[in-house]
Amino acid sequence: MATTPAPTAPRSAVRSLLRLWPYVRPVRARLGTAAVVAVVASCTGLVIPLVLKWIVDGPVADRDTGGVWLGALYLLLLGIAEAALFGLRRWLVARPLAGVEAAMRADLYRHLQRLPVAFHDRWASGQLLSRGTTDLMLLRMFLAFPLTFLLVNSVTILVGVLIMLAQDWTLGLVLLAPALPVMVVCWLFEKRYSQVARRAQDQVGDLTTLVEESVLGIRIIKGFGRHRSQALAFRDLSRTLRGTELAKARLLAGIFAAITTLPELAIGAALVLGTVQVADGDLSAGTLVAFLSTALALRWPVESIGFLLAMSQEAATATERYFEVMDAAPESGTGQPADAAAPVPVPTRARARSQNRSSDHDGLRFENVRFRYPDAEAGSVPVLDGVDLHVRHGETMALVGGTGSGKTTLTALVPRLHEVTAGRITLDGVDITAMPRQELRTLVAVAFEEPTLFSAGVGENVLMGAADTAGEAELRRALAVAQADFVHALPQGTDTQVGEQGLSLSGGQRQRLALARAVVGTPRFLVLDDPLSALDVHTEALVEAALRRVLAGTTALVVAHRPSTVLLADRVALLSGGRVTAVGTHHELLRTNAEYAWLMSGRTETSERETR
Ligand SMILES: Nc1ncnc2c1ncn2[C@@H]1O[C@H](COP(=O)(O)OP(=O)(O)OP(=O)(O)O)[C@@H](O)[C@H]1O
Repeated sequence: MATTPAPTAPRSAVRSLLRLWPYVRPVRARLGTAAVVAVVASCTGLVIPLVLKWIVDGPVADRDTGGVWLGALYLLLLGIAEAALFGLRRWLVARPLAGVEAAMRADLYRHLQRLPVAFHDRWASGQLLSRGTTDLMLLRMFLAFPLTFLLVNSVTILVGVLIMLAQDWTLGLVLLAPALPVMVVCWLFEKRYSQVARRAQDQVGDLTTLVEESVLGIRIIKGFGRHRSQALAFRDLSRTLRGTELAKARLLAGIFAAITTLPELAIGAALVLGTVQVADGDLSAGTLVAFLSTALALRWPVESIGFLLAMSQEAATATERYFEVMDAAPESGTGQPADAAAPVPVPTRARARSQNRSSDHDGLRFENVRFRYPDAEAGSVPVLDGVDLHVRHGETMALVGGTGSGKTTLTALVPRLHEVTAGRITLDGVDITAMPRQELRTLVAVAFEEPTLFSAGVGENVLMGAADTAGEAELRRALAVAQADFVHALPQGTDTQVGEQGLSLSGGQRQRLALARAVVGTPRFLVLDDPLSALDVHTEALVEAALRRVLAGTTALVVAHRPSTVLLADRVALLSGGRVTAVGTHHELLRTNAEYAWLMSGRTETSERETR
């Protein structure tokens, strides 16, 4: 079952964030310019106290009204310049950062498509979804604000402190006194916040998974009256998330209190000391005003450090989570190790036929195939162990076996949805691991027991199984073969949109469309996992008749549960105990193999009962 994978070993926030560089590189000029603009804007704000000092010590002391008005005009212009520069910064970063987010999302999606099925078996879909949505949004916000403002605020604080020290170094030192304790608090905060942020983001993923499952499984939930238990599960998860968010808020409140209180105390102390100095005539009133205005102007840059660090930490966690997926190895072109021989070209249909008419290498062969699921417990028995099977060129082989005997697993190995653990599979004599995956998947078409359709038109869904050049003619033929002519009666015919996962269609309709998709590309090899399971007996008979024509022209492996499906095949293979224990015609096996006879008799009785 898909779960939440364990997070990778923690690394420093800076090291995690540095991994964003390839995405930030193309927009570095804009981001750099925006940062410079923000620094200039922020430092413009620091000039205001100096103008105040000039007004107090100059025009105010001299009772020069014209000078006061001039000073006010300077202040107004400085204020406008500061606001305009901050506006320019925002304009500079908005578009490029939306581009960075889009590029990262596109890369994530592309990578997800290329990751092996084993990866998707392991990962919960909500965890992947939350990485592509919430985490990327956190990253964009980090690049827009904390990245710039941690720099801007540091420069502003430095310049402000220098200005204050230049005004009066004793008062300046009083204001600097809280710097060390504030730094220690920030360090402690970062360490704790990183753990809580990771927990919260993983819990968002779990919650997303639950919501997604509930939406997709709404029929089951309603059908079994499970909405109460689902709601309880949701409430528990969202309570846990709420607890984690509250823990985050407590940490934020702590750092905010420390970052606000300590500098305020220092400003208070400086105010008292400064007033005494002014009273003693050691300091001009204008200098004290400038000093305190500068200190007050630095309040925001200092106070905002708390949430800027929090946002940076969340972004570091989001980066880690993003790269946990991006670092997973995708399916390679051939699946061979890097030093393996170059991909072998796939024999053409005609060549395969002429070369292999009487060859032992023709068709589909499983040679001593062993398979264990990658996430199976170490030491557990492999699902398949020593499977030898030869489906001759043009032959249809039915695969029969008890529940859980590994039939679906075996069929998934042919298009390399999973890789064999040992042994090999060949198509017309060519090892499938030596073929480019893309080519392999054009040679082999599959239809699974659970037919998955996409939110697209009926025609588009079917034509997914064919080359891009396929059109109306191929579509009609495939629909006819799969007895899926019902689509012509749909409101917009083959353009009719099927709902998410095709849930607006009946099970049998979906299965027929999946079958049409499997045959539309006239594949050389067909792998069908019990393709008729959801059809009523009458439709099944019609589909069977059509399938018989398709199967005559291909080499096919068909998982069969019912005798009626078995009868479509030339021969039958019995899968038992992880290997093929018998191969023969249906009637031969019925006579000679007790297990097969038992499997078929049970099903005959069941199907007869069902028919009655
Ligand atoms: N992704 C997976 N990870 C681990 N084990 C798996 C996975 N998928 C299937 N299995 C296990 O592999 C075994 C074979 O499953 P498989 O689905 O191939 O059987 P089957 O013969 O097709 O069964 P059925 O007739 O019920 O469809 C089962 O024991 C199953 O639990």
